[in-house]
This record gives sequence, structure tokens and C-alpha cells, in this order.
Amino acid sequence: MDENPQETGSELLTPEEMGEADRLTVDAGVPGPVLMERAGGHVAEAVMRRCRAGSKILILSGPGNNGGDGFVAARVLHEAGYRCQVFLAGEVDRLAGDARLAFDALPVAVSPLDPDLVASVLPGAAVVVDALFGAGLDRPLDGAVAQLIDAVNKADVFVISVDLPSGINGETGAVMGCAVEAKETVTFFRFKLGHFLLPGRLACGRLVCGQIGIDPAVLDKIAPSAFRNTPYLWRSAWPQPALDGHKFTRGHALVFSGGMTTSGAARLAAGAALRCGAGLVTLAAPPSAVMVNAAHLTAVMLTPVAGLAGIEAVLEDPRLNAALIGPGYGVSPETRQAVGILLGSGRAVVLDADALTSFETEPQALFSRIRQAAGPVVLTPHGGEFRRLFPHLAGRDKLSAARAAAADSGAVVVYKGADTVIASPDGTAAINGNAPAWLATAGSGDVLAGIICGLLAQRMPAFQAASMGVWLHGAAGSAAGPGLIAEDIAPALRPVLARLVENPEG
Ligand SMILES: NC(=O)C1=CN([C@@H]2O[C@H](COP(=O)(O)OP(=O)(O)OC[C@H]3O[C@@H](n4cnc5c(N)ncnc54)[C@H](OP(=O)(O)O)[C@@H]3O)[C@@H](O)[C@H]2O)[C@@H](O)CC1
Ligand SMILES: [K+]
Repeated sequence: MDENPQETGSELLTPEEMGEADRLTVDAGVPGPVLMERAGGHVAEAVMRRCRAGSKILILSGPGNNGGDGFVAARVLHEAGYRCQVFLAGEVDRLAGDARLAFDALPVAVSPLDPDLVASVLPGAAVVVDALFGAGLDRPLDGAVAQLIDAVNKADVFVISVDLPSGINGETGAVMGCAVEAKETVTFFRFKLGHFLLPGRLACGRLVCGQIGIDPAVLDKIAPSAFRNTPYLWRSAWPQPALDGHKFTRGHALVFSGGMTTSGAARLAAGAALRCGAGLVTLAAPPSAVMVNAAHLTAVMLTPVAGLAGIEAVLEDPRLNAALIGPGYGVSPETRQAVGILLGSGRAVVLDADALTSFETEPQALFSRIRQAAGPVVLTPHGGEFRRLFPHLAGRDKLSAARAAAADSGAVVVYKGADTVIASPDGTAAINGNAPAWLATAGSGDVLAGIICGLLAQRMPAFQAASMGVWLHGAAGSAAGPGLIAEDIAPALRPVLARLVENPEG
């Protein structure tokens, strides 16, 4: 991503919040045309980085201010010696405000947007600037514009989208009818939610954020509650090992193993909990699975735990301060009871996989126990588990579904996927963007649950632990590279953690 993180910040805005930032800036005395001039200037610079003066550039402008940014870019590029051809979707007479001013200042003729005409000139274009629709898109695209977008997507051209690929909803990342598939997207001030939520993220190509003179102080008033999941979000809550500390100050995680033939998931999780800094990790195994676990474990400790009474007994050790249950544990009424015991124990608890599915028929029973729990709780559902626990949220976009799930359950919810959303019951949310495709492999989720449990054992607050866990998991997956299997993730945490220690910005 082409950005200076200090300048760009990690806040993710809705189009409405961006509109508010714009209004506050204009109220503070920066004229709208100045903002548009800078926005169009960033677009022109992106084109100039891509090709030389003399190249042919097609600018597709829409009827609003997104189109206005396109007109500014066209003027700047024309003045710099590029051959610009501008098309307008809509009536010239309906152009208003800043977009109208930018149109009037254009030294280039503007043609009405005829999809066939544009398609005929596409092959000769070095760059197509997509300035059709941005933040103001409020309904699905259809008709001639949809036909045009289809032609642009099929052509082998380099598309730079202004603010958002046209057709992508800036708040949800949804495709509204159809959407431009850009190679690069140039947005302004702060990234928007739709840049990071799928499928929007896939349509954006490379992301660039340019500053246009909006004072970041406006964010104090806007108070955005969604963030990119970067180290900025959680690094200050991460307790780095101190020389005068010892393993007990770094917490003791308890990971529950399934039976003899399903014990691998818990071992993956336990190893990851230890690798990410928990002082001690104990695997609690049913008697049938003690031998198989003993044959595999070295630094992770092992304790036999027989039935629910065994869980009660192991929890008598007050040093065990975080627990994970679910991976390979089995879906059953007994699992529900085991979860109930953990939630009543005051420990930080991570519920994953079978621990979630066991509550499919009575999710409200789980939520009421979570609300009574004295310790923090993190739920880590993938799409299927999410639908089982929160069927009433079907059809919602991922961010609002995750937020509602957190509010309904009282837990921090990690709604997994290529665009994992971490949501807290108070509405704060983070969207993760560093997971490589090859991280979606058997056992990967078990490792993630273990990492989060290990960070909770180190007494990180739940939202920060979950966010850091998701980020570490993605970074380790990238470090391990293609061909990765779940066993590779925990070892790959070492260089990632080393980089974080050296450079807390990651
Ligand atoms: N905020 C800022 O700080 C800054 C913002 N800037 C720029 O402004 C952009 C936002 O501008 P915007 O609000 O004018 O909206 P925009 O995306 O141009 O679309 C609105 C037009 O589209 C139309 N329309 C909508 N849906 C449609 C559909 N499906 N099919 C057909 N038509 C449809 C709608 O028409 P109507 O509903 O009236 O029929 C209206 O005419 C933003 O993305 C950024 O690029 C920069 O200049 C820097 C400062
Ligand atoms: K656009």
C-alpha cells in the first residue's frame, strides 16, 4: 500500500463520515474547489507515475463530484502534455457546484458517454481514469454505465479509480449492480470501509491515499469507530517481555484437547499460544488422549482432565488465567457444560469451532452466560459458525453483522475470512487486510484461536488481543509463504515478532 501511515492514520471512514470531514473543512475556511483541485491533482500524479507525457488517457467522468475530480485530473494532465479524451455520463446542464467549476475550466472537449464509442477507443489508452461514481453512489448501476463498465473490465487497460472503483459501496464493500475492476485506487484523507471489506478490496487494486488539506483534528468530532488492523491499534497494549519478569508474569494458558483422534487441533493452538509469548501453556486432555498428546508435546505441558469434574479441578489453580476450548473438542451437550464452567470461572476465554457449534440450537443461552462472565470472552467464528450462532444477522454486511454479533453476545467477535472483522460490544471494529490466500488451510483457525488465547494470558485487553492475534496470524502466514500448512504458522511468528520488537509499527 502506497502511504505514509503516520499521515494516513488507521481510521476507516464511511462515505457519510468523509462527507462530514469535508463539511467541517469547508466550514473552517478551505473552499470546496481547493479540495477538489488537490484530489484531482493526486489522480493526475498517479497517472504520471504510470505513463509518460504524450500518452493517451481516457477520463470517464460521472455527474457528481467524483466526476469533478476527473475533470481536474484531465486538465492537469492536458497541461502536462498528455492526450486526454474525456467522456461524461449524464447531462452537462445537470453538473453543479465544484464539479461544474472544474468542467468549465477544462481546456479539452467532452463527449457524451457512449459505451460503443468508449469501447472503440479503449485499446489505445495507456490509462483509463474511472471518475464515474464515488461516495455518492446510492443505487445499483445499470443501463449504459453498466455496459461501459463491462467493456472496461474486459479490455486490457490500466484503470485508476478515483476514490472508489465505480459500483463499489464505500460503506460495505458491496458491488452495486456491477463495478470497475481497478489496478489502482486513489482516495483522499483516509481510507474508506469499502476499500477493505470484500468484495470491494478486490476491485481496488493498489490503494493510494492522498492528503487534500483536511485537518486530522476533524476526526475528534467525527469519532470514527472502525479501523484498519495495524500495529497502531494495539501495540501499546502489547506487553513485551521484561528482563526482570519471569514466565508467571506472562500468564498461563489452558487449551482443551479433544479425544484421541481429534487432538491435533488443540496441539496446534497450544503451540501457537506459547510461541506468541504466554509464559506457560498447559494442554488439558481427556484420559484417552493423554498418550497421543504426550508423544507430541515438549514445551507445552500436559494434564489429564476427566469430564466436567476434571475441568472444575484443574481450574482450582489460580495461575491458569486464560482458556481456549473448541478446536477438535466435539459438538455435544457436554461441550456446552464445559463452556459454562469456563465462563463462570472468571478466566479470559476463547471459544472456537465446536464450542460455538455446540450452541447452535440455543445461542441465547451462550450469550447470557457470556454477559455474566467476569472475564473477557472472544468468539472466533468462520462464516458457517457465524451463521449458526447468529442466524438473525443473515443478509447484513460483514462489518455491521460482526458489530451486532458482539453487541448481542457481549463478546469480542472475530468474524473470520479474507477480510476478518474484529468487533467489540461497544461498536469499535477493526478490519484485517494482511492475510495471504494460502492461510486458508486446515488447522489455520486453530492456530489463530491459540494465538489469541496466548495474548489474553499475557493480560492484553480482549479487543486488542483479538486484533493483534489476527494480524500476527496474517503476517506469519505471509512470512511462511505459499505451500504453508498449519504447522508452519507458529514457527513463522518468530521473525514477525522480532520485527515488531525492533519496529513497533510492524
Ligand atoms: N468529501 C470530500 O471531502 C471530497 C470528495 N471528493 C469527491 O467527491 C465524490 C463524492 O461526490 P458526490 O457526493 O457528488 O457523489 P458521486 O460519487 O460523484 O455520485 C453522485 C452522483 O451520482 C449519481 N448517482 C448515484 N448513484 C447512481 C447510479 N446507480 N446510477 C446513476 N447515477 C447515480 C447521483 O445522481 P442522482 O442521485 O442525483 O440522480 C449524483 O449525481 C467523492 O467520491 C470524491 O471523488 C473530492 O472532490 C475531494 C473532497
Ligand atoms: K470512481
